[in-house]
Amino acid sequence: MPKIPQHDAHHIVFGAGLIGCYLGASLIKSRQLLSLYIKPEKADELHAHYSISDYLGNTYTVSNLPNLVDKNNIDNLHEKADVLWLTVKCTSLEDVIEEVKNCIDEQTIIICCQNGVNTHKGIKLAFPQNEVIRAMVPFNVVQKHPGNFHRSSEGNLTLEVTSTIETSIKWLVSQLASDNLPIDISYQMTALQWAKLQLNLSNAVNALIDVPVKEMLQDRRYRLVIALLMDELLKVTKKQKIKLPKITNLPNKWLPVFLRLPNAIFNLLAQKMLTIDPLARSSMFWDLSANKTTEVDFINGKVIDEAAKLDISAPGNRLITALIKKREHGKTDTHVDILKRFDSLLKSHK
Ligand SMILES: NC(=O)C1=CN([C@@H]2O[C@H](COP(=O)(O)OP(=O)(O)OC[C@H]3O[C@@H](n4cnc5c(N)ncnc54)[C@H](OP(=O)(O)O)[C@@H]3O)[C@@H](O)[C@H]2O)C=CC1
Ligand SMILES: CC(C)(CO)C(=O)C(=O)O
Repeated sequence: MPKIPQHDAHHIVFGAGLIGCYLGASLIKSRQLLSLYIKPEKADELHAHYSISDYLGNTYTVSNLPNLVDKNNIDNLHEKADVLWLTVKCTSLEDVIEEVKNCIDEQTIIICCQNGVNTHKGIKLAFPQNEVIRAMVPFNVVQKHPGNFHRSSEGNLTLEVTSTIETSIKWLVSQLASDNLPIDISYQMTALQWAKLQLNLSNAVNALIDVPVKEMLQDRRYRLVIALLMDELLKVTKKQKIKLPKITNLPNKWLPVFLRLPNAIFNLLAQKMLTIDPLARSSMFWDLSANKTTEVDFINGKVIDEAAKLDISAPGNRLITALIKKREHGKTDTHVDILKRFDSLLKSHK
């Protein structure tokens, strides 16, 4: 049974993007021994500046950089990880398996931090000797300026607990939880991932319309589309008899109702219920704007796949996925075109 050493546990955060860098600095702040596995080109940015901040006003600047490791200097890694936090996108999971092998031994606990449902399965298969668990990241991270990683919305990082490593995970939480990184545990991770997936269905809308999340939510034209995407997911989870844990101030099944409220009422209530700062953008937005392949197949695509198995129609998630794929292939719809597509989707569902 893997056991995290109670002194000087060595953490490796694999993937120095938004979540990896935020998590990495939080671990350093909690006095953990850290190596950050990066792409070689990332080192200069972190050498110049590395800090985190959040919507509550907490800030922390990393004064001593962690051990930076990449595929060309793997010899810098003197010790394997006790805990490896995998913070690459779902789209990179398969590709990183060989490099992850250099960072772990059989005792390493691997924590998969991806969005989506059961997206950790490939890693579990690749590392059958290891304890592979999931983390649900509820909050949004944006980069305010090079080297600064900003948590722009609320929520507790949630770690999966399994019977074999319950004690280790609880100990880990006691060591790591801080103002910057509030942490919970969950015994029902698949249901929790479905609940998070419901929120992530809006990522693609956010990426397509190219405005901050807060601005998107203040506009009913977008909320109606997001509500429709959520309805499709809720039909799937209802038929699968999955009880969704509540991860916002409202039970999941009420979220589409809430989103459909007129702007004046929604904005008034949202002010009280939703802490999100104006900078937040969905993680899919950054990929689309950098011409990268997005996680849409793991998010809206998951609803399409599961709906098809259950004979449920999912035209909303199909349309959004198709629009994202079109953009991935370099074909840009104008904002007006996108709004027209949204309108006709909504009209066909009146
Ligand atoms: N950002 C957010 O606010 C949230 C994100 N999430 C989820 O967390 C996960 C991570 O997202 P996020 O942090 O935004 O993603 P990013 O793209 O910002 O970070 C992933 C990082 O991993 C790097 N990477 C990929 N392959 C390798 C490799 N072989 N070696 C070293 N580094 C590598 C990428 O480099 P490169 O870009 O050069 O390929 C990138 O810097 C996703 O599943 C996302 O859905 C969940 C909640 C919120
Ligand atoms: C925090 C949230 C829901 C988005 O805004 C997210 O998970 C993401 O950006 O991927």
